[in-house]
Amino acid sequence: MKFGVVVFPGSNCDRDVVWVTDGLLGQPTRMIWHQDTDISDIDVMVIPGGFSYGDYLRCGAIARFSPVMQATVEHAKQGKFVIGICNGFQVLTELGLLPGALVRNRDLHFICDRVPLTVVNTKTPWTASYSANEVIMMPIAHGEGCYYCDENTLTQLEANNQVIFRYGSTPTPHGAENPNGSLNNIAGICNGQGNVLGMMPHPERASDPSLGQTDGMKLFKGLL
Ligand SMILES: N[C@@H](CCC(=O)O)C(=O)O
Repeated sequence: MKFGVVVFPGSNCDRDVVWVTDGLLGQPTRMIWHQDTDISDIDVMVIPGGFSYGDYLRCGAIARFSPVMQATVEHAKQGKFVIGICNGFQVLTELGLLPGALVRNRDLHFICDRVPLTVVNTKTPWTASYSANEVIMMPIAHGEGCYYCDENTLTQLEANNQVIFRYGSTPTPHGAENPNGSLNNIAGICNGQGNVLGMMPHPERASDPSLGQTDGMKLFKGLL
């Protein structure tokens, strides 16, 4: 499985992902500058966290126009894997590869914390290694992480089991532990086909045992 990790001006989690996919998992991994367009050798495109283009206008609003993102749309259309983590999730919603938007956190503060998540759909290639409704811990770090979409979209996401991770230690959509005000406690969703995943928590920061958290590793391992 070959991983491609996009690098925008302002990305800051790109090397963390490379450390997991290459350093810990030994998978071929290539860093891809945002102006590159040939990604034909890549199986899994990773849009990493950070502050692409300084988060100007809105997080992800400028990055979505990068040449590599147009190539990523084609990659996704072929049914290949795309994952957006944190800023990457924001870019994927701006791009329209995932529905909805990430808006300012409920309390209007940047949140840097470690939170419980429930894996609510394990029937995806991303989450096949987790057990149903498994509660895991992952770091979050964002200012615009409140997931929002219109009512129809929300109904569809729930009906199609496209909600993959929820904040809190219960699979119910309205559990009490919701750090940022996301609708239905949504922390991660996939597209209709299941090959595109976006999530605000950082699995790459919860993969190396030396960091004391490894709940994110199953997500990367599940793809292999
Ligand atoms: N820049 C984004 C996300 C940060 C990250 O990807 O770690 C925000 O503050 O919402």
